[in-house]
Amino acid sequence: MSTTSSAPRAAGPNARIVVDDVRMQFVLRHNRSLKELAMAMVRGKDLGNTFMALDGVSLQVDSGETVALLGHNGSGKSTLLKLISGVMHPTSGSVRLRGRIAGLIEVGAGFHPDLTGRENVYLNGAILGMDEASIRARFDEIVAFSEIERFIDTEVKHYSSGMFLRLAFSVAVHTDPEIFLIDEILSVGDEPFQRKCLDRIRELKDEGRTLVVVSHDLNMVSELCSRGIVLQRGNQVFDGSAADAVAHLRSL
Ligand SMILES: Nc1ncnc2c1ncn2[C@@H]1O[C@H](COP(=O)(O)OP(=O)(O)OP(=O)(O)O)[C@@H](O)[C@H]1O
Repeated sequence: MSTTSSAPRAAGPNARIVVDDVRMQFVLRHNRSLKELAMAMVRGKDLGNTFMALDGVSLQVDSGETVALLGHNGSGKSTLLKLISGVMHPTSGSVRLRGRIAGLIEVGAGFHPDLTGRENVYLNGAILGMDEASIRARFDEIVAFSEIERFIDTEVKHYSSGMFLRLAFSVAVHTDPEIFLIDEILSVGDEPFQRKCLDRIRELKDEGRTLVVVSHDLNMVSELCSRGIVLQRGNQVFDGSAADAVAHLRSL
């Protein structure tokens, strides 16, 4: 399917994610001098101006689909992913989900700097919906994947950004998600770890998990994803095969 309209499909039985006419408005605040603030108050002027980051986006992602969200800087990709993950709520419209969701969006967002790697695995696993017994059962696998065994009992504030990322990614991919959201994660780790992450993501894909990926690595997404959605200034301007979506983006 390829369309430039944002009309929603009727939510079918296989729908995992249904985004319905979502708008996201941000208030842009500026630093003003006291004098400017006083003048604005006297004149009853509102100093915040608003910005529509997503302007009526509707889409449905079915079970097992691998979808790339594409668009130039500032087009609204990360905002859409955050709305899907529930990190943020839309100004209007709705997002409905069916299935366990894990996101690599703000990597390590659930990590606490003063806790050790081990404690953070339990904390983050719980945030991502795992019970303690399942975290314990997968603990060794999570740590082995991250390759930071030696540092697992060190407070994460002493980790390098790469180590932090490794542990966060590792927890997320071991939470057995039905829906997996990935935002630019692959550009952060070193090359061997990137390859390992991609292999793990391919495994999740082959197991029939639903993936939504935001990336500027167009070769990677066209290889990984079957479908591509292009956003432009908060509007959905293309929905079709990943290869066609990449071509569309390049034509913008
Ligand atoms: N919390 C916020 N407050 C104000 N504006 C925001 C906020 N978050 C995002 N925006 C704005 O919304 C727009 C879309 O941002 P978003 O991060 O979704 O874009 P993106 O497509 O992911 O961009 P990039 O490719 O650069 O990562 C941008 O103009 C951004 O400045």
